[in-house]
Amino acid sequence: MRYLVAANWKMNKTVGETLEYLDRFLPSVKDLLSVDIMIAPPFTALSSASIRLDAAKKEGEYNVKLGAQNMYYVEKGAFTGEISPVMLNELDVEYVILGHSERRHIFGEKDDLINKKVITAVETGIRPILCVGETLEEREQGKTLSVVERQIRNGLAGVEKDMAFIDIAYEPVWAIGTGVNATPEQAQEVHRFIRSLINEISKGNDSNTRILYGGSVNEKNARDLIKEPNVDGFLVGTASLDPERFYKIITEVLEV
Ligand SMILES: O=C[C@H](O)COP(=O)(O)O
Repeated sequence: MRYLVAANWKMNKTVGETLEYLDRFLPSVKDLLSVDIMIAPPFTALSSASIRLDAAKKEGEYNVKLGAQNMYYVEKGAFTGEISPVMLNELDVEYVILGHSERRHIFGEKDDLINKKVITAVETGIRPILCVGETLEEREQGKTLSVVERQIRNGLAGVEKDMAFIDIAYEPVWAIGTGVNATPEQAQEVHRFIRSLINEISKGNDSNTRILYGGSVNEKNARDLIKEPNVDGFLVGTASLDPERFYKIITEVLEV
């Protein structure tokens, strides 16, 4: 299984800033093919980023893929403000982040909507990264594993046989954007649980499923986290906004 290091830029960077970032970042990862890299800019920058990546790939080897931060689950229609999988496919978007805690907690997305999006992503060949994770209150009440189990079982209903085409990101809500990451031990405990859960629901058909950790990952804590046996990569927010910091995190993963 190849590790995946993914950047979720959230609502950051204009088109100009995206192109400036890629100009600095891409040379550093040329010919770096042993780890999968994904960048998810805002929707408005996807087209420009796609063109820039395409041009780079004509001049050298890059294992950098584009991701979307969300999508709707139907092809087209009267859904003001939404983006469809067909629109993402046209831009060579290969990953989509679904069920991010900001979608769940700020915009009220529930498991059943997230599940519809996961199903559509799989059907249209866009690899979903299903995000799960508990709030601080849920952790303090000892509900971490039950919350994660519910989010995974509901989120993956109907796509159990396609598990190999799906990645999971464990992102404890209390660790996102706070500067307080889960300890390697805390991450490993939940990742081991997720691994056994997806083994069970996929009946063993999950050999390509990465379990990413997300939540205040940076160039200083990445090495200790990636050493854990069930941590298969990262979903990075804040630290991915700087190309040098994101590259440093990638190099920490390479060294394991
Ligand atoms: O998707 C990324 C996560 O929400 C982590 O964000 P963060 O690295 O800023 O904590």
